[in-house]
Amino acid sequence: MTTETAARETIARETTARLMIGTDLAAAMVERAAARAKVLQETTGVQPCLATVLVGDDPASATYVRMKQNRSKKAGIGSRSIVLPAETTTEELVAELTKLSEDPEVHGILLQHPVPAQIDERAAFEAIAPGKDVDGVTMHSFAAMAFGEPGFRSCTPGGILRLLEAYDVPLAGAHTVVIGRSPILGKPAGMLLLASNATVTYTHSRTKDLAELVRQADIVVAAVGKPNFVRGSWLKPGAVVVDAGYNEGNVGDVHFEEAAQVASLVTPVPGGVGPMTIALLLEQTVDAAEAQTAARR
Ligand SMILES: Nc1nc2c(c(=O)[nH]1)N[C@@H](CN(C=O)c1ccc(C(=O)N[C@@H](CCC(=O)O)C(=O)O)cc1)CN2
Repeated sequence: MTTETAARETIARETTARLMIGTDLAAAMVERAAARAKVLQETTGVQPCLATVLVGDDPASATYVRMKQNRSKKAGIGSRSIVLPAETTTEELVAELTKLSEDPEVHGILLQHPVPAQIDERAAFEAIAPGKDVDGVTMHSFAAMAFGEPGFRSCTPGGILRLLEAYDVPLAGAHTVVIGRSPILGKPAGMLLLASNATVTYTHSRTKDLAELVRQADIVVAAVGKPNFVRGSWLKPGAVVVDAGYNEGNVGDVHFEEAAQVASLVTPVPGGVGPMTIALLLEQTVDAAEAQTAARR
């Protein structure tokens, strides 16, 4: 056994991470959003409305959309459900999103990711009116995130930032390694962290020596879509670990048991980042409804 391995094993036995739990924080966010939705309805007669667009029949995506609709309903937010066949073209999807963008009764639009391979997802996202982009997927929202300006946040990355703030994790100067560069997770997560003055290293499928880079991180954000991908041996002792994975069977991207032995703080799956994603979606739907109602008066 090398000295480094022995040292790691000692650390592993002696260190137990605290959990960064999203459930309660998310419940409080939803409660506040529900109270604001009620006030809007009582004072103006307008009920916030979220349109969800699901293309194809992926069971996991259908489950996430259902969760979003159910939680909207509980928060007093109306929902409009659009389900399109798997063979939908980019043009057909863009036409549907344009129609929703022009519908005054719809305040927020969510296009569930991923869409089938024949669709140009970027073109579809860009068909969402910036003022209704409550899922933070358009280039307009990306610019706001990159510059740290007010605007809609991509829901999982925005939820991650809220979680880090709630647990008093210092971001300025922290070396953050983001694993993954998807348009809904890794890419915007890095942008938000950079806007909070973290030092950000993006890593992805072509990155060399990934474990070595992760070992240098004060904060690790795993958003790669591979169950148990990040191992405890990759982590610097005391690192903060955010698991944004949502793999089949509620398994994260981080090997939780190993990470919990090395990290100082770690998000569980389930109960970590996931609930924050939906809470921020509802909060931003109410933001959008309030802004659109005020603009029409
Ligand atoms: N347009 C978007 N598409 C997708 C997004 C997104 O933010 N915008 N995120 C992911 C998955 N996702 C929402 O769509 C999502 C995944 C998991 C959860 C969640 O709360 N999970 C729970 C466990 C599940 C359960 O309670 O049964 C948890 O982690 O505690 C929320 C949202 C894909 N696409």
